Amino acid sequence: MLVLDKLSKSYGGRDVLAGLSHTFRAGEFVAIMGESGVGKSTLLNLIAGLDAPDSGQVLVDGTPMAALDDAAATRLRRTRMGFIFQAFHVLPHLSLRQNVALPLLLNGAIDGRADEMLDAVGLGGRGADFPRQLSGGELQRVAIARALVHRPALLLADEPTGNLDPDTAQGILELLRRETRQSGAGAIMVTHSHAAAAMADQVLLLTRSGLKLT
Ligand SMILES: Nc1ncnc2c1ncn2[C@@H]1O[C@H](COP(=O)(O)OP(=O)(O)OP(=O)(O)O)[C@@H](O)[C@H]1O
Repeated sequence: MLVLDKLSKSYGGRDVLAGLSHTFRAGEFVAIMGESGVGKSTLLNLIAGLDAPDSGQVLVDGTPMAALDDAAATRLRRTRMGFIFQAFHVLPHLSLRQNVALPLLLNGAIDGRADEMLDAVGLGGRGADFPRQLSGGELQRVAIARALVHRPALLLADEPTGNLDPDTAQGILELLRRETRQSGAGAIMVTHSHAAAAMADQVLLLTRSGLKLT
């Protein structure tokens, strides 16, 4: 379970989030929508612990993220979370297979599922290629394979289908659903796409006054 408790964040004196509270139940697939600039990516970054709130706290299974030291926070992210960022953060000097296998290797697991996940995102047989040989949509799919490969308990996805054509996007959304259902994982997906939001258990709208059910 993930609890957001009165989260506030401002940049340069301008409030982006002001006292936002919400509880996400374990295993729930939630879509967050809202107008550009309202703070959706900021919220995901706070949940991921990649940025700190000015006030308020994020609790993961009852533990305040702020109470963890850097090593413990990194361990929590590495073992329990999967990330799909808007900028894909695919490492240029690693092959696609090595990129996808990274969460497994960092967790001391064998990298057996990397090829299976490349296959699942439509990049089977391209494991030895390097990121520079890929299109934007293909890079996004590598990032998706990497986010799922270690079966995280919580998937955080920022516009995971933003660079994909509608058919490929649909296939990827089905993969996200299938993988999270199989492992009982929760997901928080920021999206402008109504097709993407339609497959979530719950769609929330982020506005200046907080998160609301649609
Ligand atoms: N590091 C930063 N420094 C200064 N301002 C920032 C920073 N990060 C975000 N902002 C500002 O905070 C506001 C919210 O940004 P955020 O990226 O969270 O919006 P968003 O809802 O995800 O938008 P979009 O749908 O366009 O991706 C924006 O006005 C943005 O300019």
